[in-house]
Amino acid sequence: MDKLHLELALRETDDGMRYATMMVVVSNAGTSLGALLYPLQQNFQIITDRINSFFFITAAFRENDAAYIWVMHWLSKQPVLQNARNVEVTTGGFIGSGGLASFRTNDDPGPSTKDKWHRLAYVPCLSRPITFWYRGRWIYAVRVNGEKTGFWGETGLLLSILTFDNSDLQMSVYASDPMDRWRQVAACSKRPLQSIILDPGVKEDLLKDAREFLRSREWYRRRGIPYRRGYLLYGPPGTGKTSVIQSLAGELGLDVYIVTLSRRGMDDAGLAQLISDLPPKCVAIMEDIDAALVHNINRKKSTGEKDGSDQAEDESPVPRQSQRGEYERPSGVTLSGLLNAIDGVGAQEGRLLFATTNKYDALDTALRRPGRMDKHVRFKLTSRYQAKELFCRFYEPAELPDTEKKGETPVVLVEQDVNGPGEKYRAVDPDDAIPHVAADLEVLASRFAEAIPDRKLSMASLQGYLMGYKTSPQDAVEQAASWAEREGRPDEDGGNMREGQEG
Ligand SMILES: Nc1ncnc2c1ncn2[C@@H]1O[C@H](COP(=O)(O)OP(=O)(O)OP(=O)(O)O)[C@@H](O)[C@H]1O
Repeated sequence: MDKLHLELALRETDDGMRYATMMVVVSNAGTSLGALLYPLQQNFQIITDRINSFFFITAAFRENDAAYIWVMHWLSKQPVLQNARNVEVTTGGFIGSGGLASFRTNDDPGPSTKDKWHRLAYVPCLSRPITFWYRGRWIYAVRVNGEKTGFWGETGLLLSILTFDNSDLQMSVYASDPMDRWRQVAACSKRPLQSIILDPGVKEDLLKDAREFLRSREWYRRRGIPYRRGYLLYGPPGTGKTSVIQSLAGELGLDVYIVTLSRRGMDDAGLAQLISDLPPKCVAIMEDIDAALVHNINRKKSTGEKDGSDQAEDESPVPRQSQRGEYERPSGVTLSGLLNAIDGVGAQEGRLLFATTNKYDALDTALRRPGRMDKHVRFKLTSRYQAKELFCRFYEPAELPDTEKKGETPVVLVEQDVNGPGEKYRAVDPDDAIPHVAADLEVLASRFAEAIPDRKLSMASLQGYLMGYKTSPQDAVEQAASWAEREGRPDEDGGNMREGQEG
């Protein structure tokens, strides 16, 4: 006789994530019961994702990002890692590489006589989760490989916090899994739009346009126009294209769906499936939409169809219109497949699609045309106005940390001696510290902006530079001109990456 058991199970997947799952166990079940359960199996991942996102806030950090290094540093300080049975020991590989020289976490009291000289750091082993309590919250951390972070091809860290209070949850980020289904990879609090510094009016205009679109469903319906809106953000790397999209999504209260065209295994059918599975209202992002077109040319080269004499043609990634869809990209997505996914019959209504590119002119005109990409926004290298605003925002007076309120001298890790016995610290002159520069901030910011050449450097590089002077804005101003001069110099191969990427 058929038996049906219901069990509540804690499932641990190979990416180390745990899901509380209602399992249906059937023994000797007949075909009809199997058919009954089929939709359940199909929705299993969706259900477990929902349960997971209800109980946990999860943040994903990719290994090449500075934030990964900060979080690993913070993790290595947690007592659980000092006492864990399975840890990876590092002599500071991540400490040295990410500019931790001037980094200090809120909980990091600086050197004590006891731990001043330790130089080994413990970090979680790959795929071996660690769990611990931190300030009354249960934390679950696991280092995972490649696709499990949603950042294809990169190792990363997933950090989940158990919480029943979802008020901090501003938006969820989804990426596709190898089966071309959407999976939630992170839930983040929204990035304030004020933190994105663009020329006046640019982000306000984008926000206004998106808001207007979301209010206009009926308007579109009456005119028979497909209710979709596409935005093409183009310009050099590090100018804020991705950041502004994430910030807009938070502002509009929409979840983010990342479409990675170059993901291994992605093809036209998979892309169409993903696009048609988008929820009715969301922000879909296709980053570096030009990259797939460039791969067409690489493919030809790799098959030996092209030789050195065709160099010029190879370097132009613009496919002729007559060749549309003729070549398959390594990802398996063709241009015609992409065009269909964006506005074919299966394309989801109500979604906002944001595509980014560093090579505007390389895009097929069919991809750029209104109806697919309705609004084109150019992002430029940093203006003096942006440099000044960034400086002000970076050194904005903050709430005094508790230690400083009590009059204790703040201590900052200033350098790490890789050959010596450990880390070196110095006490920060309170007059240098961030909260004390409010009065001079405007003056310093103006001097900083003057030292930065107009439209030559990206905001990302300026931000990276200021990170080196987190607590010393004076020094940041003093050194800015020589740094900008070095930074703007052509690279050894004669090109200038910062200027040469656009169009
Ligand atoms: N306009 C900006 N205002 C504030 N921060 C910025 C701005 N532009 C870039 N940044 C900072 O630089 C980093 C990279 O920015 P982002 O990824 O948004 O650039 P991007 O234009 O999308 O680059 P890419 O084309 O390489 O994807 C982020 O940490 C972001 O905070």
